[in-house]
Amino acid sequence: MTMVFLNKEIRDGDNPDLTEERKTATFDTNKMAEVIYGSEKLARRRREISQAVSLIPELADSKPLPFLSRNEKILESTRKVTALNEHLPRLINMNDEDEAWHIHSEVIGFEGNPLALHHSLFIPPLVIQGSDEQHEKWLGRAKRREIIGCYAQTELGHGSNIRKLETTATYSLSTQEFILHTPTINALKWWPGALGKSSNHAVVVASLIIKEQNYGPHLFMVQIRDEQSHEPLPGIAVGDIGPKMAFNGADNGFLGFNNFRIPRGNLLNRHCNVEVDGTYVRPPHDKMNYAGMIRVRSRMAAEQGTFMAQALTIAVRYSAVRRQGFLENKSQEVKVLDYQTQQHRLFPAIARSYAFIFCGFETIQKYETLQNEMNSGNVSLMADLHALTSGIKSVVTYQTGEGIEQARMACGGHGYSMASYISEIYGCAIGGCTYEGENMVMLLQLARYLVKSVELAMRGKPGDLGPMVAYLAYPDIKVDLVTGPEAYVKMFQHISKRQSIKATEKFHRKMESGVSRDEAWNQCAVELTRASRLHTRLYIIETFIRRVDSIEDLSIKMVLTDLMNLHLNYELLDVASYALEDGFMSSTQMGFIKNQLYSSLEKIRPNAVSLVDSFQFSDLQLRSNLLNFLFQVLGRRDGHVYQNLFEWAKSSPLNQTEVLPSVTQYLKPMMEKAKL
Ligand SMILES: CCCCC/C=C\C/C=C\C/C=C\C/C=C\C/C=C\C=C\C(=O)SCCNC(=O)CCNC(=O)[C@H](O)C(C)(C)COP(=O)(O)OP(=O)(O)OC[C@H]1O[C@@H](n2cnc3c(N)ncnc32)[C@H](O)[C@@H]1OP(=O)(O)O
Ligand SMILES: Cc1cc2nc3c(=O)[nH]c(=O)nc-3n(C[C@H](O)[C@H](O)[C@H](O)COP(=O)(O)OP(=O)(O)OC[C@H]3O[C@@H](n4cnc5c(N)ncnc54)[C@H](O)[C@@H]3O)c2cc1C
Repeated sequence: MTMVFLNKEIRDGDNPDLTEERKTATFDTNKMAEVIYGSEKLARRRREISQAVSLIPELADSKPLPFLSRNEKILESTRKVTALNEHLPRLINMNDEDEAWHIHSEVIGFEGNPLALHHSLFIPPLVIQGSDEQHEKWLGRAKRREIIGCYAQTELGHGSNIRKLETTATYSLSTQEFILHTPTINALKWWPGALGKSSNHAVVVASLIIKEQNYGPHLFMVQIRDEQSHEPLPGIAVGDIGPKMAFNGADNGFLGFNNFRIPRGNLLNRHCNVEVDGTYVRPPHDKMNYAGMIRVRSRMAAEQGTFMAQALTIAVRYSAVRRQGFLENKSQEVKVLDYQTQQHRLFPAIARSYAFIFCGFETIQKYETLQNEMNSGNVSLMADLHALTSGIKSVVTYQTGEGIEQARMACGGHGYSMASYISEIYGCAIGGCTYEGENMVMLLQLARYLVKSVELAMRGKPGDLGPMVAYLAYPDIKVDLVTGPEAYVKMFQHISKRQSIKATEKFHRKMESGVSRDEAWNQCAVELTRASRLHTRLYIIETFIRRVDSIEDLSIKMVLTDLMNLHLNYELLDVASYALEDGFMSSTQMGFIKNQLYSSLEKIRPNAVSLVDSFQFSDLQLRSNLLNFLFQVLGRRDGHVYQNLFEWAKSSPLNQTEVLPSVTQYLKPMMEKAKL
């Protein structure tokens, strides 16, 4: 058998157009994978895991998922995840979260499964907010999956404004219990993944009430279903919220409490507590209970980067085998990848995928530092990371949505078919603009931080600015873009600084004119969100440059430099109006950026397929694998799309019979009637 991922490995029977692309690559995709995933070992482990999974038939989809009903999807995703759990100890290092994430996304795909939130949103808050005693009680059981959990925060009436959550947890002095209650229909928990039908436990976020005083949102461990019968416990109403835009292999749910009692020890109390006599022990930081959300947001850049990379792998491979129209040679139609418009559609998004993944690994490390500091009582890093991850989460999810949609359009009609798998990736990824904090709301969180930083700079205290915002106090010195990436950074810094200052000054002027602070904020909100986006895009650019600078292998460094230059020019062009406005950028510079961008597209072209091959997604992960399994087919590594598209169509349930009831019951009588 041939190893699936070896660069330039040419397999008999692969589509010759793709083979030709792989031959032109100037670098080794295995080496690039080491850069993407952080080390030789991590990249190799991913290949080994993919290889091992491909040899276990029960881990493959038993049918093409788009042809399944919702119940069948949930059954199928649950079958796969439980089968996977049996194999896991043999396939991955059980303590390695990245390996777990990789294998789950490979086997389960984007449809979700009833355990996805158990690992990503139930166990982490228990780890972060639970005491050692609470870990002793629940963590082992959760890790062994004796119990299944979810994270129940959002309500029907409130998601963004956590302080107004209406579910109450009232401390009863007489029984030393918390009484959970859902006072109105709006207070029903609504959305939590895996809550609807699968979980028997939940980390519930409720407003803590002691002696009629509201202490705000706190986290409670709550058993919601009987461990034997799986029936909801008395006092609990729980169910599924219905089909969604995507992620339909998971059961997002609702949950209501009718004076449901839990012991005092179920308040997750590593950082805060309620004593027996009702004394409240404050956490070291007001927003300590939000720490779990910072964690998830810190992982979103890398996660979304890989989502976009999957759509691009499908679109770029397909664009290399799809031939349509002519350029100079009229005897053979060209690969659509040769069109400049196609390259402009796809290559900047490839660059963003790399940028997001590089940036994502940095933010994950930053979160780990924060977590270690928090464990030793230091919460000083929280505000910075909250601001940073709020911006990153918003920018990457939005741009990932854009990139995936471009990938879909780049596949023409076949991109619109669910055989492309792109709509499923899109549906899941675009949810990221909403979950873990609605994007506008999170951009405004970062804006608070930027406004404060500008105010510090204005008050002549630039020394108090953290490294992330130090540029807000830099003087404006014109730059010559020809000198390279540093000049691009300086140009971007100017743009971002100017927008932050403009938005802050507008905000101040509004208040000085007598408008209240909140109203003034709202009247400046669009400008403020613009400042946040620019600041975040600058940060992403800087992480890209840092990563490329750190690479030693020359062939890899060269192609990544091309990709980085494409990114720099694309990003700067996109925001150029801000710098043209005040004359910081000249129209000559603007022309230079455009020319650089077009020349970057040409440079990337011979490496395009290998740049996406380097992500090393298996055909299973792209739902594009073996003919006899009839999966989605467009991104196959071997490039044989047409015969597989035909197989896919033949497997449609509609084609299992020649004449459908819709014809016999309605169309036929209609036509007969028309003849009379
Ligand atoms: C391993 C197995 C894996 C399996 C994988 C299998 C397959 C994978 C394939 C696909 C899966 C892909 C995706 C998954 C799909 C679905 C997603 C699933 C889950 C989603 C979960 C959720 O959405 S959970 C709910 C999330 N909810 C939110 O994020 C709510 C957003 N709102 C808030 O966070 C807050 O309300 C707020 C921050 C907006 C405002 O809070 P508030 O208390 O009102 O604060 P103020 O605005 O008044 O600000 C006061 C000051 O506090 C500072 N601050 C706020 N937050 C923080 C913080 N976290 N840390 C530090 N400081 C904070 C704020 O800055 C203010 O400071 P200043 O006063 O100084 O300005
Ligand atoms: C796929 C998916 C999975 C989810 N999983 C979970 C889960 O596991 N657990 C869980 O608890 N929750 C979950 N959620 C819920 C999710 O976290 C919330 O939907 C999200 O935080 C947004 O809150 P909202 O629905 O209240 O939106 P809203 O806040 O009502 O947003 C509506 C509009 O109002 C605007 N808006 C709101 N507030 C402001 C403001 N202050 N300033 C300006 N504009 C504002 C928004 O920008 C948006 O345009 C999930 C959601 C989805 C889509």
